[in-house]
Amino acid sequence: MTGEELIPSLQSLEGRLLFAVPKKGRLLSASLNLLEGADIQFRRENRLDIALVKNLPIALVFLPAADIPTFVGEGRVDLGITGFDQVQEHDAGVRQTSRARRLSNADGPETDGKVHGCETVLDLGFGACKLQVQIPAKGEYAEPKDLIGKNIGTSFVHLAHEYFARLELEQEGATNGERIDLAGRKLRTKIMELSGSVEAACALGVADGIVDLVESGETMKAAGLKAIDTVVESSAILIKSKNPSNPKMVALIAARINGVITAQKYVLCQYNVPRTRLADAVKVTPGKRAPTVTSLEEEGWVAVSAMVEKKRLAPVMDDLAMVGATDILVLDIHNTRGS
Ligand SMILES: Nc1ncnc2c1ncn2[C@@H]1O[C@H](COP(=O)(O)OP(=O)(O)OP(=O)(O)O)[C@@H](O)[C@H]1O
Ligand SMILES: O=P(O)(O)OC[C@H]1O[C@H](OP(=O)(O)OP(=O)(O)O)[C@H](O)[C@@H]1O
Repeated sequence: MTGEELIPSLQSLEGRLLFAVPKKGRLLSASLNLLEGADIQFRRENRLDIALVKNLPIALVFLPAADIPTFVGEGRVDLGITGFDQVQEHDAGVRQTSRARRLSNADGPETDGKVHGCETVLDLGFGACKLQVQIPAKGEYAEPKDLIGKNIGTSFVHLAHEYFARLELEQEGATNGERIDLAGRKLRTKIMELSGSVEAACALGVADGIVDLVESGETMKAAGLKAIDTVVESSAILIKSKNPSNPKMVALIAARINGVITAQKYVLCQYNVPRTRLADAVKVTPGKRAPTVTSLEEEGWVAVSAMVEKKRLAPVMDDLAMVGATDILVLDIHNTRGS
C-alpha cells in the first residue's frame, strides 16, 4: 500500500459502516481497548481522523466525545462511543433548538423525512462520573436554590439551563400537573459556557457556582468546591443511529463489544465439592445461566465451573470454602459470546 492509499478518500468510505470513537480525553484509551478486544483492526495515520478497518467494512471516525451524539443523531455516522452525559446534553440542546424554531416559525422543512436521533445500545462499564452542581465549600451559598439569579459556569449549557429552569419554576411554586417547558424558559440565572478547567471559574470570581463532572472528587476538592446536587450520572455508552446504513453490521459490532465487556466483568470459577454439598455451592455460584457440573473420578465428588462477577469474587470464594468446596481456581475470560 502506498502512503496515498492510506488516506481514506470519500470513495473508500462507500459501503463502510462509520463508527465514531473519542479522539482524545478520558474515554480514548478504554475505547481503543474495546476495539482491540472486538478484533477491529486499523492503523490510524498521524493527524488523520478517519481510519479504515482492515478486516471489516468499517471506517473509524475520531471525533470529540461531545460531538459524537450530533453525528450519530443526524445519521451521518452509524455507531459511536461517548458519555451518557454527552447524549443528554445533546438531547437537551435539540429540545431547545426545536422549540426556538417552532417559536420563530422558521421556513422550510424541519426534517428530511428520515428518522433522526440516537439510541443507546450498551453501557460500556467505564468512564463513570457524575455531572454535579458545585459551590465554594466555604462560601455564602448552601443549596441549589441559593444559586438562582447567579452566574453558573459550565460546559453543559443545555443541561444546566434545564436544571435551573426547573429550580426557578419550583421556587415560583409551579404546580406539578402543569406541562412544564424547561427548554424554552427564559432564565433569571446566567449560564456561562466554559470549555474546560471549569472549576477555576469560582476561584477566579467568574462564577458563583459550576455544573461539571466529578469522578474521584480530587479536582473539585483541590478547587475548594463541594457538590450540592447531581444533574446526571454518566458512564460511557455505545450509541447507534436510528437510521443505520447497515443494521446487520451494527448488530455484529454490538455483539462483539458486548462479548468483550462481559469477559472484562466476569471470571470463571472452578472448584470441586462433595455431591452432598452441591446444592449449597450452586447457591453461591449460580453462574450466568447455570453452572456446569461434571462428575469426578472420585466417588461422591463433582467439579463445578461457573461465571462469577469479578467484583463479587472475594466473598464468593469465602462462601465456597465455607460450604466445603476445595481446589478453587479462578480463570480470566478472554472473550465471550452469547452470554
Ligand atoms: N473525571 C472523569 N472520570 C470519568 N469520566 C470522565 C471524567 N471526565 C470526563 N469523563 C467522561 O469523558 C467524557 C469526555 O470528557 P473529556 O474531559 O475527556 O473530554 P474531551 O473530549 O477531552 O474534552 P475537553 O477538551 O472538553 O476536556 C465526558 O463527557 C464524560 O463522559
Ligand atoms: O473528580 P476527578 O477525578 O478529579 O475528575 C473530574 C475532572 O475530570 C474532568 O476534567 P479533565 O481532567 O478531563 O479536563 P478538563 O477539565 O479540561 O475537561 C472534569 O471536567 C473534571 O475537571
